[in-house]
Amino acid sequence: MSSTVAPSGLTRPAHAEDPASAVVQVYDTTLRDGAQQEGMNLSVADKLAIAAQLDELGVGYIEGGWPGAIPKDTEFFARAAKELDLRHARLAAFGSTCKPGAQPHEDAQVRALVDSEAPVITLVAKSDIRHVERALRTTAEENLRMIGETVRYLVGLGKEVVLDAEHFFDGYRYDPAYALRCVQTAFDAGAATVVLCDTNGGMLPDWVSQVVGEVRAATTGRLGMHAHNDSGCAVANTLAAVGAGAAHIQGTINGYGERTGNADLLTCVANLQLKLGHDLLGSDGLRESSRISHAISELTNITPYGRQPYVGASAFAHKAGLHASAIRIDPDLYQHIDPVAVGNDMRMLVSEMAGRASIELKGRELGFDLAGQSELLGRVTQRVKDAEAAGYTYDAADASFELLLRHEIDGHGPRFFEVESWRTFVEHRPGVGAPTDAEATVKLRTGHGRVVSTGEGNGPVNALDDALRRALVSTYPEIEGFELTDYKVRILDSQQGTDAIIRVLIETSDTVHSWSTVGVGPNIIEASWEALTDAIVWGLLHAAVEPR
Ligand SMILES: CC(=O)SCCNC(=O)CCNC(=O)[C@H](O)C(C)(C)COP(=O)(O)OP(=O)(O)OC[C@H]1O[C@@H](n2cnc3c(N)ncnc32)[C@H](O)[C@@H]1OP(=O)(O)O
Ligand SMILES: CC(=O)C(=O)O
Repeated sequence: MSSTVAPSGLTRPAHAEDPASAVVQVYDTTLRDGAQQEGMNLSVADKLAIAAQLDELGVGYIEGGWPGAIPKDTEFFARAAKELDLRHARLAAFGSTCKPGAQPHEDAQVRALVDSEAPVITLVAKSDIRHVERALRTTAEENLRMIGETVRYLVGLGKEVVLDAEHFFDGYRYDPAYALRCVQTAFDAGAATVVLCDTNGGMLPDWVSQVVGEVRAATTGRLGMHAHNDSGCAVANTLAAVGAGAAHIQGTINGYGERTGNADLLTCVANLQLKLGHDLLGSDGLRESSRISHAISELTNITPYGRQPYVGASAFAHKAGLHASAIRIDPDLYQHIDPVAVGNDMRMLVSEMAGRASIELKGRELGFDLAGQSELLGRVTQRVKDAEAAGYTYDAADASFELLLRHEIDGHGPRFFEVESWRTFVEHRPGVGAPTDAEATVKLRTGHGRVVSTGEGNGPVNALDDALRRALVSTYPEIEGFELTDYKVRILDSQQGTDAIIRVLIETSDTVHSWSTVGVGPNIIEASWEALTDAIVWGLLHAAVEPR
């Protein structure tokens, strides 16, 4: 075997295999490092469900937690052995090396790792001499003994051992020779992979490239990268590490993790697979990434981040008219990849920034072929611009836009009912704790005749909603399935105090759809009424109901 001289001056044997050309392993730590995110608290059932999703995605490793330290994680491994039927992934149990002065087989935490029966054990070890001396309060040599003996013990039990070298980059920049000794000690003891961790998350891509390149030249095994996002560079640092020869990446779904999070594994994988030619999940797995990202958001109960690269709801949403006009010719002109590759969709947003091309493409999305209808397109574009200038916002209210478009197409829009009038009043009776009641009356016509209906509620909008539904339900029983799921109010010109313009956005759902409508007016009740009626009309239209 030949030798290489690393820039740090240390001489090491060259690699038996070239990890740069090795297949890059995908190691997910959502259930361990992701769960360290502020506010996240996963039950064992959540963890099992997330593990099943990760396996479906096709990751190579699922780090399930720290058995022996966290009771739920001990239970997770016990149940995973019986309940999970993993097809792609190997389960990894995470824990630390034995304590200073202890033997691995005597160390309760190391025993708990073995008892978890996970085939892969990931050991966190100190590799920054300052942490060894000040946090671990032991000597450089004792830390190397702890690493070497714990790895050797677990390898002897048939485990695949991954060593997470904590604070590696900071440690290497301070004392490269010691950091390298930690890595090589783990390889010499049989570790399959040593993962260089940017634990404090402060590295920059050029620094990572340089350090990984030097470590690769000076040591003999598979290197991995574990990046935190404190400098906003976790994904870039992971790519830089792979570019410099790392062949194992760690990260979390949706970038969950302590402080500012970990490298977002889906973004790393999409970049490596679609741009740099690494086959990590296969095209089938990658196409599942948007769905699985959202499914895991449901399980973690953390609202998905719309602007998340590749898988976010806005990742391929186009608002500017100029973009739409080029996209009409070829979507590739304004998209870095085909969204289908990651299971996402292109969406057109209609707003004051729309041009005729935006309206044409949005129309196509809604099932209308408006190509060549330039007078209609111009009219709709102008109506949208005027309405947005008055306070409407259609990129957050697709359903109201569709009704506007239909109105411009046929001159009236859907005709399920005609409103004659509505009114509402609020009554407060003096007395401590006495409720404030609201009542509303709605008068309208359907094909079945004139209806006058009253409704009650804890506020005027609630009462109006009640009265409107009561007025319509005998003609359109379908509205019983419509549920108002979100209601947002915004004062658009707060300088004017009680005279300000109000915008209301309403989200409504049935068992199939969820749709958003907007209303604008000089008071909250008028704006709400507009958004409420749009919501009912759009719901009836998409429930395939004929006007009765
Ligand atoms: C960089 C990372 O994110 S690594 C993952 C970190 N994750 C967690 O900490 C979550 C789970 N942790 C826990 O449940 C607890 O901290 C436990 C069970 C591990 C330890 O709890 P305690 O025994 O009460 O110790 P405590 O948390 O106060 O301190 C950690 C101890 O581990 C020691 N330690 C830290 N790193 C290592 C290491 N790599 N190898 C061995 N021991 C270590 C510390 O020196 C300290 O020892 P001390 O108790 O003798 O001072
Ligand atoms: C191991 C780990 O989570 C870290 O160093 O950040």
